[in-house]
Amino acid sequence: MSYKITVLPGDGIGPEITKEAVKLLDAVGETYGHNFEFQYADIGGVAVDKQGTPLPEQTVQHCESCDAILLGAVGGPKWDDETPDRKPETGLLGIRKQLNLFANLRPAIVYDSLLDASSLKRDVLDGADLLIVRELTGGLYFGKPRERREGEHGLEVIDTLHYTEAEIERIIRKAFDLARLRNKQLTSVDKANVLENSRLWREVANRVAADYPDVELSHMLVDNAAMQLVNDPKQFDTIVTENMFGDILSDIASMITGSLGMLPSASLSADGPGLYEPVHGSAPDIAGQNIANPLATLASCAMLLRYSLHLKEEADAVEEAILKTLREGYRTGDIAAIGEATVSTSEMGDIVCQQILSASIKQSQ
Ligand SMILES: NC(=O)C1=CN([C@@H]2O[C@H](COP(=O)(O)OP(=O)(O)OC[C@H]3O[C@@H](n4cnc5c(N)ncnc54)[C@H](O)[C@@H]3O)[C@@H](O)[C@H]2O)C=CC1
Ligand SMILES: CC(C)CC(=O)C(=O)O
Ligand SMILES: [Mg+2]
Repeated sequence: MSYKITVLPGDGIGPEITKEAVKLLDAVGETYGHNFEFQYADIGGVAVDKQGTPLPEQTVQHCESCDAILLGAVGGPKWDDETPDRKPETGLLGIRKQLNLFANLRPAIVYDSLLDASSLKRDVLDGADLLIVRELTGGLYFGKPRERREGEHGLEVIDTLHYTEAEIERIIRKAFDLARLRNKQLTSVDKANVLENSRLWREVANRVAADYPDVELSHMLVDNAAMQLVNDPKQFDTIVTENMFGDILSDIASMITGSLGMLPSASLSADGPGLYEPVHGSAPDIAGQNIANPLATLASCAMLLRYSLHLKEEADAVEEAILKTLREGYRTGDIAAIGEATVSTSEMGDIVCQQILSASIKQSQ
């Protein structure tokens, strides 16, 4: 089969990690007889520099006319002083909104061979495997009004936390569907002791729960959830939460895996192409050094194969290749124990590709 993938490398380490992801998809194509056609487009700071906007129209067109989108990361200090409409992050928020990518799936899995990469205790981590389902196109990041204005006592600023009942219901339903495929435990995270938004969120979750009698629903306040994620991550199966809480909680959850460089994501709409990207940002502090961990992006490719292309065997093979690479002891700096040898971004990419290619040679023998 032939598939069209739009690649948005973006800024910072974005180009380095997407390069490894393209290499991996090519290896998958070679092994399983698929043709991946890659079309590259600009987003974020690089698009601001070249085209004067973080989300050029042509980029949107490429994204709308493909089977799946692979994104690196956007942003960096170079664009700190840009106006809001020229901020790199505005491009990312824009493509999420334009493609209606309301469901952001962020799995955090503790690999047995990385138990010592986290500063948390082994018995707390061993076996932890959770999925954060984050609402991605509503809430504080999109609400209007958003403004800075002169008030009676000097400058004042407004960001708006806005959700409709329909937006809440569709993400809650998506999370119940996903929990049903896992261990059938859904924790809805909110701040219902303070926010009216969260009170509606909780009401909707309780109402929708009646349609999923096989899934156990519980509620947790977000401040407690942040603490519980590092204190006892194994209590969680599937978590559903609103946009900003999900953003923050997923970075916290990355610490159980050992590094932010390990967390992949899928952003899905009801029908169109999905967007796949690591949870981390553009890591300007390590950009251009070939030391970033590409595994979050490679694991995002597995999600791309699974959710957008429906290539289950290929997705499983990528996940297996990552697992095997880690079990064989290969580490980028962020997941290496003190004194342990490390590999570069491109070496890690090569090794994972080689696992895919050699597995297929074994199969055909
Ligand atoms: N999806 C996206 O494009 C996102 C973009 N950003 C943007 O990225 C820029 C930098 O933001 P930060 O707050 O520094 O967050 P960040 O996620 O880029 O980096 C946080 C820390 O994690 C490390 N790190 C991140 N990814 C890594 C990897 N693959 N391998 C090894 N280490 C890794 C970085 O070196 C840094 O020390 C900002 O402009 C921010 O707005 C932030 C988050 C998401
Ligand atoms: C850079 C932001 C737009 C978003 C973010 O931090 C994220 O999606 O994880
Ligand atoms: Mg984030």
